[in-house]
Amino acid sequence: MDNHVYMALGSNIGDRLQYLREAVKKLAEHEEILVVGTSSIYETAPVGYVQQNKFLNMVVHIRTSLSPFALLEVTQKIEHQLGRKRGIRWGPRTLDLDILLYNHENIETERLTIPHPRMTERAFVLVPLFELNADIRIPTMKRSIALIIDELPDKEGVR
Ligand SMILES: Nc1nc2nc(S)n(CCO)c2c(=O)[nH]1
Repeated sequence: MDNHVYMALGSNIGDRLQYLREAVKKLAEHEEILVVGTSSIYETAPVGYVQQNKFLNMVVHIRTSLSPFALLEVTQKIEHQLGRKRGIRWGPRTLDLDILLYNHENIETERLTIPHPRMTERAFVLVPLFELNADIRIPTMKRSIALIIDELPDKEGVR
């Protein structure tokens, strides 16, 4: 259980709060995952494909003995169980479960890129992450999270 992982959760369809709660519960129920921290839940303006409902977003800090790819399998299974239909790529979804950081590793493959490639452009990810760990360093970034957030266009949309 000595791998530290930060994950972003988001939902903008149906009972968004229930989807987030169930996703965290399923992570906590996995015998190789320990949920050690959860951020507040933020209502956020949609970024990317803007013709859709507002999201609820949060970040979860877990410790796990799973490898990055084994963890990816678990997250995809939870997304599927909670009804994720892979419709339009940037479209609405019952639940999104993204791996943001896995220790301080850089992983670049077809199936999995860590740190999450778009996390540094997303206040809906960085604001909850900052709440959980203000000092965390993003391997690909030199500046602190606080400085990165300050320059983000969507920072006003995260409450
Ligand atoms: N505010 C907000 N906008 C988003 N656009 C996409 S795509 N997503 C899904 C995350 O990849 C989100 C999201 O979770 N929150």
